[in-house]
Amino acid sequence: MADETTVTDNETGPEQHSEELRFNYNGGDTSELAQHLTGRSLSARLPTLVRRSFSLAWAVDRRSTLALLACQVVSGLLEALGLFATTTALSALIQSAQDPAQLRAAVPSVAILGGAAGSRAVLGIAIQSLSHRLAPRISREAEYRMLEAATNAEMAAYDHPGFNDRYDKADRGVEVSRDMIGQSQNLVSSAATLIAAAVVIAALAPILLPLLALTAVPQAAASVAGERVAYLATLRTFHDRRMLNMLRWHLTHKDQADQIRTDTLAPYLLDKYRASGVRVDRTNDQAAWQRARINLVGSAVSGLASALMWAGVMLLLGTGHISAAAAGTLVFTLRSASRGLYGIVGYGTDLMRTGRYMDDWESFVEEAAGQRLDRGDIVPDRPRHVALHQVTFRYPDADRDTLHEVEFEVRRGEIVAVVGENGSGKTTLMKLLSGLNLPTSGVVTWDGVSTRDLDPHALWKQCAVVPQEFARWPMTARENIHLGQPQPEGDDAVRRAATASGADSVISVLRSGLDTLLAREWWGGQALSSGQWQRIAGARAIHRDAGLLVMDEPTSDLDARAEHRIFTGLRQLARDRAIVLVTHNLANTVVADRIVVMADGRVTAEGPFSELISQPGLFRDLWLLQQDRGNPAI
Ligand SMILES: Nc1ncnc2c1ncn2[C@@H]1O[C@H](COP(=O)(O)OP(=O)(O)OP(=O)(O)O)[C@@H](O)[C@H]1O
Repeated sequence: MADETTVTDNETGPEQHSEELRFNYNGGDTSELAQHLTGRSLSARLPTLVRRSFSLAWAVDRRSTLALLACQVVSGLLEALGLFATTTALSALIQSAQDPAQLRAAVPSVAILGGAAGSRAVLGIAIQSLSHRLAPRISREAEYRMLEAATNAEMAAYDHPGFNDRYDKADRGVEVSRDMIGQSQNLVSSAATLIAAAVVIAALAPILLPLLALTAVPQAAASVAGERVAYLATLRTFHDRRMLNMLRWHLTHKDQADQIRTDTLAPYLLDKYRASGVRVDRTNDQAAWQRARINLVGSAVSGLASALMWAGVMLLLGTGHISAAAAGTLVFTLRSASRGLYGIVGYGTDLMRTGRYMDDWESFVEEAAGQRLDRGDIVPDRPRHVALHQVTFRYPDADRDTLHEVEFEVRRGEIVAVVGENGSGKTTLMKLLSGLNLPTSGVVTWDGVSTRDLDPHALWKQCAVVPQEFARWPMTARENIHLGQPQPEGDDAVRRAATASGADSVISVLRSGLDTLLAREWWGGQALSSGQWQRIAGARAIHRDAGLLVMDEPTSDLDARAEHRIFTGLRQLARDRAIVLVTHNLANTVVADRIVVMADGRVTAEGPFSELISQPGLFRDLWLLQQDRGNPAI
């Protein structure tokens, strides 16, 4: 499989040659992975996996983990005790055929047998409930660590090929993490059963031990080989499964629901869904057949070895090497041993499968897919001067620079407007100013300190951003404005910010004012229009009271009155802030002290409105175009 795979529409029609459904994938070459994925490497990982599962359990609940381990150990010891008691009981029972008085001699052993079985049953219930208690906690802890890692990754991570794939895989690890403790626990319990049985067999007929191993090895080898086949199938279907997830999201999410209907797009997307599903099924079917063949061979060889073992028991009995009582005990013990062995193989295979996903989770958590925030720890004050010096920026994996040697500055008390045609680099400039991205070369400084050396979280506390596409949090109006970080004045500060952005009139008509839940899909929530949401987003940034206010087309959905309110209020806000705003409506730039004109990633002109409008150049061209709507009457 190549690093990049094009998902085509073989099932639905002619092959597409567009890049529309082309995924970036850094998951590795399957054939190369297959070489590393040997039976030995897979089974050698079992102890590590058991350790990992118990250490996760330890992290979430020490007492339950200790109790679980203690129950396991005692249960294993009771198993051995029960098997030994079986020998004594059987021996007494067999002898009682000649001498009924021997029956009495069997009573203590039978009592031990019964006591051991009863206690093991109680321990089994305890083990099960402890596992049920730990499993969801482990899964939540795994999810928490993954979410924490994701929020601690550089923004650039999302532009790195493979980051999203690795996140998806880690997410699958979270899903299965809850199974890990049960599988480890069952594996340990099977191992305890096997050890207990092996001790009894070693005492009665040690020669049977190698035969016992012979029954298990082919089955175990078949399981591991089958698991390898399944893993490779999982890798081969990765892109299609991701496609299925993506389509499922697009087909059901509210944001696209209207366009799916008006564009009559559903049949086309559903065809794509079906085509991906067919490819996944085809690969899985092949893998299932291959596994069935491998398992058949493994079971046949194991069956032969098993027959040999039972023949061995009969031979030992026939030649007088063991007593009838010992032979009876061996029957129980060998059954118990094969239960243990098959348990180890079965649960071991399950655990290996879970472990693979957990590996993906662990690698994501450990290094946030290689994109963990790794900057300085200088805590910035409210900035007085933010600047770009000779900044060039290229998005990860892009084939050209987006910004070229940009010089830019904004001071506290100043409003700087950034204008330019679509794609000229305005939003990219905003991301660099607000420390979301770091420059490829050159330096972005806050009061002379590079954003590389600043503690990013402390920097963002001093920065308020109204992005082009802002979040519509499913929270109350109040929370949507203070974002869980209320000012000491509480609702007064929220209302003040709302008044400055025009959100006050939105809130005043909400059913429960600031307490109204702003998400219709949630029970009781109320829906807002795009412009109403934009007013809330504006209030959010103003409430933040940060030293740098960055607004990327903050009024694109606003009506004239609301837009007027925002722009006439900016001067007041700029008294103790540096403000940078991106706008396509050039009439709005009259409020700015300075206008920076961008074209193709470069700053091509700079100056106040009156200066730029009076000289030839892009700003004047764009201004004249905005005035001209082809109506001769105007
Ligand atoms: N995440 C990304 N990865 C790669 N290239 C990107 C990314 N985001 C933007 N670009 C590219 O950078 C260039 C500048 O984009 P940017 O969003 O900064 O432009 P803009 O001036 O804000 O445009 P608009 O006026 O349409 O909002 C574009 O050519 C775009 O293709």
